[in-house]
Amino acid sequence: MRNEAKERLIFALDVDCFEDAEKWVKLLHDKVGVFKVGKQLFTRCGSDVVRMIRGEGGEVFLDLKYHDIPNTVAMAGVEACRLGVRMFNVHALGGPEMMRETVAKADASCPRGSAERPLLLAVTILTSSTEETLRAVGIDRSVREMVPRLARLAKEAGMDGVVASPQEVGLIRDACGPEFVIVTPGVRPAFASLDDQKRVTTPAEAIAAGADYLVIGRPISAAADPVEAADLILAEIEEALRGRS
Ligand SMILES: O=C(O)c1cc(=O)[nH]c(=O)n1[C@@H]1O[C@H](COP(=O)(O)O)[C@@H](O)[C@H]1O
Repeated sequence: MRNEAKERLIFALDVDCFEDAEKWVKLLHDKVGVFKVGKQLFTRCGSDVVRMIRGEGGEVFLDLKYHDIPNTVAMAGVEACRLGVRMFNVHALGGPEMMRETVAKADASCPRGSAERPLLLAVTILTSSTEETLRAVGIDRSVREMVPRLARLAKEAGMDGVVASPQEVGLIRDACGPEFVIVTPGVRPAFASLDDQKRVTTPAEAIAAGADYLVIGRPISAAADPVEAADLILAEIEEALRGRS
């Protein structure tokens, strides 16, 4: 069960240099299955950091949240496939054509079922957003309406899964079924602060709701003892997995 818990824990490597990234990967490689490389670290270090993580035996979630015209996103997706990442994401708000094209180009360059094929994920509504955020950009529908709607679009376009708040896992499962992958950031153990996250649950609640992977950054990186924090989170995931089986 400990191994399964580890496979489901994604650590957000939100740091600004290669040396810090390497330090975290070495510190957490036996606690964490996947390391998430986002905009800050990738902008600073590029693909070297992906190669470093893979060299240390870790898997990579390339979190660049592509959102552009269909061809541009699809070609970026092909490069993500070539990098050998375990998963990468686009914004579902980029629309069905953008997602379909990304899936088609990935199918051509890295066939489904091959060992190198990454999971193609669509971000629904960011976990830092509220109804007020949606209204500010002209979306009058609720978060609880928008998330399953975007998840359904992603599934119809052939994407493997979504990134969403753990609060919406049930809605997504109802809309997209048990096989659709759900990755949830916005996870806060009882000992951690909310930071800029708005729609959160604890790790146990996220797993109990049916999340496949949990993305966790600051609750580990800002803890006085990050290894202890990771252990507490793993124990919580493990116990919730037992309750699920
Ligand atoms: O795609 C993501 O990973 C993502 C989507 C989302 O809706 N919310 C969200 O927080 N994230 C990422 O998940 C990580 C969460 O980090 P912490 O808030 O420090 O646990 C950050 O690196 C975010 O970029």
